[in-house]
Amino acid sequence: MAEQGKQIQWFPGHMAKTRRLMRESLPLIDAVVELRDARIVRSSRNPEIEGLTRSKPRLILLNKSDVADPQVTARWRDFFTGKGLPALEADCRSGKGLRQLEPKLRELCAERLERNAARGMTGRPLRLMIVGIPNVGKSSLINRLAGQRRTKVEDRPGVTRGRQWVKLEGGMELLDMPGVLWPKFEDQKVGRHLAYTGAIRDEILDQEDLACSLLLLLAARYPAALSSRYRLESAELEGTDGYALLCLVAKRRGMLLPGGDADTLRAAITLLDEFRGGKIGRISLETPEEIRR
Ligand SMILES: Nc1nc2c(ncn2[C@@H]2O[C@H](COP(=O)(O)OP(=O)(O)OP(=O)(O)O)[C@@H](O)[C@H]2O)c(=O)[nH]1
Repeated sequence: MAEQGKQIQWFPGHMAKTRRLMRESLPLIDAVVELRDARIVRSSRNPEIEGLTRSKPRLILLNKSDVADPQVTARWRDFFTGKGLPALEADCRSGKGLRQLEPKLRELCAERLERNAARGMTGRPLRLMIVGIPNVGKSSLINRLAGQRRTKVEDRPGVTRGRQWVKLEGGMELLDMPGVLWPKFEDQKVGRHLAYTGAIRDEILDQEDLACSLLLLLAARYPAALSSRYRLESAELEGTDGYALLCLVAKRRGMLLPGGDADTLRAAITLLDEFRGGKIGRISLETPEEIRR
């Protein structure tokens, strides 16, 4: 039933403008930091970023790693490293993992920094652009790195009016521009994965459909975590459809309608909320091995 749910569509209003801004800004920066959601590394990707930023070194920041499966995140890190792309796990809300960012970026830009030093440009800050799909944690990262001292540095001459630099920790500067690029819905699965994590506004989708398909996914991938959170027997997870699971969740939580039927809408909202908050466990919905297949 969830498989036949509503089509997920997106009407990106400012994509062309963002693309143009990014192209124009690239000559001004040393490196690109691309954020991905560690739980859905594939679906939180905008495939255009690679092409748009090809001329600059790029680092992948696997954000929200506090709510992702640590083993899977480590495999993603190795996957990117194997492709010559440095990757770091981080939790931009608490700041965990971010201490390694500056040294990693300096390593990545070593050649460029040496060239600058040879031209007498020593001590110049490392200039960055941060990009990622909506809700992936860009503002959280910037706020973490800029801390209380978040200040606009200056409007550099020759730079399009309105474009600003923000001073970050450790001699880094960030080009403050809307680096939001929408994800690409290669298929309905990508859309659903974005929806489970809250990257798509809830009004667009049927919450019960979404919860049913998430329950099936969790029953297949993280049965122990699911059973323990909603007091489900392991036998109850087998061969059950998503709606039956949702009814069980509602009943175990005492979410009943006046006539005694399961309040599946309430259960759906609760399930999605608890998944997004990491309350069911540290869960990743995509693995690098699936991409290789
Ligand atoms: N659990 C967890 N939540 C995070 C993390 N980073 C950000 N968030 C949460 O994710 C949500 C979106 O974070 P933002 O920093 O606003 O994301 P953004 O990419 O700037 O979003 P847009 O403004 O839509 O482009 C917020 O509720 C954050 O608190 C993280 O590392 N872990």
